[in-house]
Amino acid sequence: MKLNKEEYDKFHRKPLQVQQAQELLASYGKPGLTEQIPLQESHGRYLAEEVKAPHPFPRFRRSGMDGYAVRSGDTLGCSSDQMVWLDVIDEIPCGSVSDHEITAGTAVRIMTGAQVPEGADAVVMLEMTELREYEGRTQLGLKRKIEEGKNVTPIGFEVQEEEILLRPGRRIQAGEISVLASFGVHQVTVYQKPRIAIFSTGSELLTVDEPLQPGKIRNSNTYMLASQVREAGGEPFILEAVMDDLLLAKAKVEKAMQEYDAVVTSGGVSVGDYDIMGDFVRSDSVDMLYNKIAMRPGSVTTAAVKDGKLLFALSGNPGACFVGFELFVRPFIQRVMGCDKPYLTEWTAVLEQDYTKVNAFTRFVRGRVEARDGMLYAIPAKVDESSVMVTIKDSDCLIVIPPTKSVTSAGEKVKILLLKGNTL
Ligand SMILES: Nc1nc2c(c(=O)[nH]1)N[C@H]1C(S)=C(S)[C@@H](COP(=O)(O)OP(=O)(O)OC[C@H]3O[C@@H](n4cnc5c(N)ncnc54)[C@H](O)[C@@H]3O)O[C@H]1N2
Ligand code: MOO
Ligand SMILES: [Mg+2]
Repeated sequence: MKLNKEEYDKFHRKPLQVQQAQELLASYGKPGLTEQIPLQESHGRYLAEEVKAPHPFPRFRRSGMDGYAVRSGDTLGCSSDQMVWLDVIDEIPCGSVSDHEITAGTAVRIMTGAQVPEGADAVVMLEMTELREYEGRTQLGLKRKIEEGKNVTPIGFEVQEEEILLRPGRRIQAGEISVLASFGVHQVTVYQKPRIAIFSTGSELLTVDEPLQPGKIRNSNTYMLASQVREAGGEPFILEAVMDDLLLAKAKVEKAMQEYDAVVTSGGVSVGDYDIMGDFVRSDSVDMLYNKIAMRPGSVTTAAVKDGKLLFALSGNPGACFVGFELFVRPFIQRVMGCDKPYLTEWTAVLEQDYTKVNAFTRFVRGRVEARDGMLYAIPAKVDESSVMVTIKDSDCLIVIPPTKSVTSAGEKVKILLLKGNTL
């Protein structure tokens, strides 16, 4: 049977390597618009501004102990036989400053975190002191010499004035929040979250709250994708699933591509009679970037562009849909959010058991990573077919099995891509 042009295009797809496809997509995902948000809402966002220290930190000489601020010179030569007695002339709780300058023979009671007064150059711990009342004055007794600088944190010990603390593209987590709070940055300039439209295609799909019907399944990809969008940092918008009807899908996808920063669909990208997303990307509505990737699952993963906006048409098979998102959509979202390392973190691990499937394409096998005796082990999921949904939840990495004609043996080193909590 001779194929007409349309059939030929549908069946003869030119596969791109994963990296080629990622490079192709990279030119579309650039850090987007910025916005100012309150510090307490900035966790997980990416900084769009450089943050410099407006003052040194600490800003004043800080006591590291509850005790007495003294002049170390006054303690020279003191011992248990020959105690030194200093007049206690003031008390400084944390948050207060003393008007008194410490002169020879005097000391000030001070608390942890308080500003060490002028003249003092050391703080002696409370436990190392004695007190007495002497001729109407309170006196501090010391038995041991105190070194200059003891228990005093100098100005700028952590940070010098004008030092660059955080650069654009830095992910804001607890440590960064602490820095921003310390320097009074209560409004943070970050990149806006990309708004990602999600819809599934398939006349077999029911919503999660619908009872099952013959031949139908519940739409799980939409919700899984929304969760992946959120985990990647984007804002998901779940649109109603589309029946396998090209005109309907065309209208919905075109509208969504105008309204959102990117559109992610699942299903209908293979060669079946009702695989309408495959037909859509080959139409004049969009420019197809690719419709085959040399990978499994997800070989039919497709992408197209219109007016600079991306359409990610992922496979309907849940395993392939999940992997397609992690390899292609996630980096896009991360890049738009200002992240300069948008791809999944790659580690090397030892394959725990034989992986027997062979393939001409690279496999991204879901699995678990375990650390034992200083080694990382990659454990493939028991079932990892593209159509299998249930083992996605048990996986924290994708094990990369390059094209091979033979078994990949236990003990071999393999690359793994980290999934959950992938924030390194
Ligand atoms: N003759 C060929 N058949 C197939 C090929 C091929 O090359 N030649 N490729 C296979 C591969 S590989 C995959 S992957 C699938 C891709 O299928 P589609 O992307 O076209 O997706 P659908 O046909 O719409 O659905 C596939 C499967 O996934 C289920 N599905 C779809 N949407 C959802 C959803 N939102 N939630 C849960 N499950 C969903 C759907 O019911 C099907 O079971 O094609 C192979 N076939
Ligand atoms: O290439 Mo399909 O996406 O494996 O299962
Ligand atoms: Mg199909």
